[in-house]
Amino acid sequence: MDHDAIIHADRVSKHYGANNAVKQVSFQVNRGEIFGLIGKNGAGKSTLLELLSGNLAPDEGSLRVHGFDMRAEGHKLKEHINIFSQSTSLVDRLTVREALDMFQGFYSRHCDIDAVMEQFGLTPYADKIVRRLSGGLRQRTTLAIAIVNDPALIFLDEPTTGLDVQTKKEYWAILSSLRLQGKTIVIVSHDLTEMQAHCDRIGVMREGRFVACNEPSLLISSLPSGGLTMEAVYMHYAVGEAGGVEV
Ligand SMILES: Nc1ncnc2c1ncn2[C@@H]1O[C@H](COP(=O)(O)OP(=O)(O)OP(=O)(O)O)[C@@H](O)[C@H]1O
Repeated sequence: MDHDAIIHADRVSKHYGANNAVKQVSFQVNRGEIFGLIGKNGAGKSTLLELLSGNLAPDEGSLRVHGFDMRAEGHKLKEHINIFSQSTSLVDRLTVREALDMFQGFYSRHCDIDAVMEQFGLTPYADKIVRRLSGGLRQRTTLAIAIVNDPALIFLDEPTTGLDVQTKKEYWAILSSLRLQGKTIVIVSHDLTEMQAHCDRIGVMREGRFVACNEPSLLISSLPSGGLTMEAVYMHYAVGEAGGVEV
């Protein structure tokens, strides 16, 4: 077991009735990594995020996150993580400061809200209603919400969907700065170009299984057909063109 890893998954499975959404998945995520998950709709990415964040317990296998055994003590993880989800749109009617205050109230671990707003360039908008901000500022607000409890791990499920190119760039710049602060980020996205550019490693899922996991450049160079892009990686591993290869 690698002691620098914050996530250790060993043959983790989860099923919904007869549907095996996650099958025998094994991988590790190191502290301070940006770790990406890609795969087709229904491949099991969101279910895996739910397992990693303690919202679901594994049916089989061993899963340790930030030192906690997720089958027995998943509830203890809550204070140490944060999750981006669409529910953050509930803050639309609040001001930026009220939104951050509200989310901070859900945790006992706190960080300085003024410092967070400064870090995200939100100080001039502290008293503005979130709904009236530009898409980029709203997204920055949701990322600021994701660190109000000073989490060790941040889970992001398709956070940049619908953002324009410049706003996406700003978003990833903030993620990189969080990574430099030692935060671990696990992100699900269908934007392969972004994932290639910004993730330290990417896990590829197909039908609930991990079929590849490596640095983006190594995933690309691993292709037997000599593909040059993440799209080729996706077609080979996630879609299973030419049969794909299981890890
Ligand atoms: N709450 C649930 N109850 C029953 N089946 C579910 C539930 N959530 C997901 N599933 C099923 O589990 C499988 C994996 O779904 P999941 O949402 O994890 O995939 P995904 O890779 O995140 O897909 P997407 O890219 O569409 O979000 C799918 O077959 C899905 O229909």
